[in-house]
Amino acid sequence: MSTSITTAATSSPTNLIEQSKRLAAFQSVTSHLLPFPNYTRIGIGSGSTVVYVVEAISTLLPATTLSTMAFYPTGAQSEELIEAAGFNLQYINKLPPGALLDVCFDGADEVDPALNLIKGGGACLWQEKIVATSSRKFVCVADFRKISPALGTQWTKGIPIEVLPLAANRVLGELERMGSINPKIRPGLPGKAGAIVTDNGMWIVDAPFKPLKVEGTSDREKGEWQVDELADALIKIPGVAEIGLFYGKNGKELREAEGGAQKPVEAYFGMEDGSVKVLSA
Ligand SMILES: O=C(CO)[C@H](O)[C@H](O)COP(=O)(O)O
Repeated sequence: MSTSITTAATSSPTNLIEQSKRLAAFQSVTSHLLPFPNYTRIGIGSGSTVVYVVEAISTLLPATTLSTMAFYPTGAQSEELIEAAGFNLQYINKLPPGALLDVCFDGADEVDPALNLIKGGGACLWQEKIVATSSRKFVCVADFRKISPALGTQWTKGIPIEVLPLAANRVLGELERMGSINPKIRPGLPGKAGAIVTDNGMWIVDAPFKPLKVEGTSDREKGEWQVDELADALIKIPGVAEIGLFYGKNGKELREAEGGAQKPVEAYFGMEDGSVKVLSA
């Protein structure tokens, strides 16, 4: 289902893309936090779009509501963001067994019509997946560039895969055998030698594949995959810690009460014309 909401551009950023991210962030927070002031545990993802989610929470929620809330980061960047906003910072490893976050907001690198996602452009995918699946609801916030007919169409750098460093070359070989086109270990800072190291001490391999089908036939001999098939195969490669495909059942199918969904219940996209497009599970 898709709806389009027109929102007055209240934002200060002059750049169209930044403005779109901010519009989507304000709309998502309005729809998922304002009607539910009883929510107490909020997951905060990583990347440039969640900066506006935190701004929206700061701006839109009354101080009395904010004082009852705890915020759970998905890595060092979002930890700093939560602290800088003056929010109550908590950690997912302290969440009691069986407890869930009420909602988690996070960005994405690419979103297909079934709300499968590519994430990990910022190398935070592992903690992002843990926080999303520890939430009753995962809400994706993005700009218009992330809308895609098939994963791998817009985000052509490849599927980010978090790997144990000593297994990286072995994983690269396995990916090539599966039809990935020139998979690579992601380098660290420009001008510096060595691979990027994640918050978990791992490396990232970026594995481009032909655009991934949501359903229908696929021919693996030609390197064609369906999202779920590829994800199931990638996660089984020894040395792979986590993959940047968020796939499977959505929150509505899995029941909000139980959490566990990698896919969002809704994705908000700030559009070029100042509207916000919402894709629902
Ligand atoms: O998955 C991520 C980081 O690992 C981010 O959510 C994704 O890269 C989107 O980032 P941005 O909001 O900056 O476009």
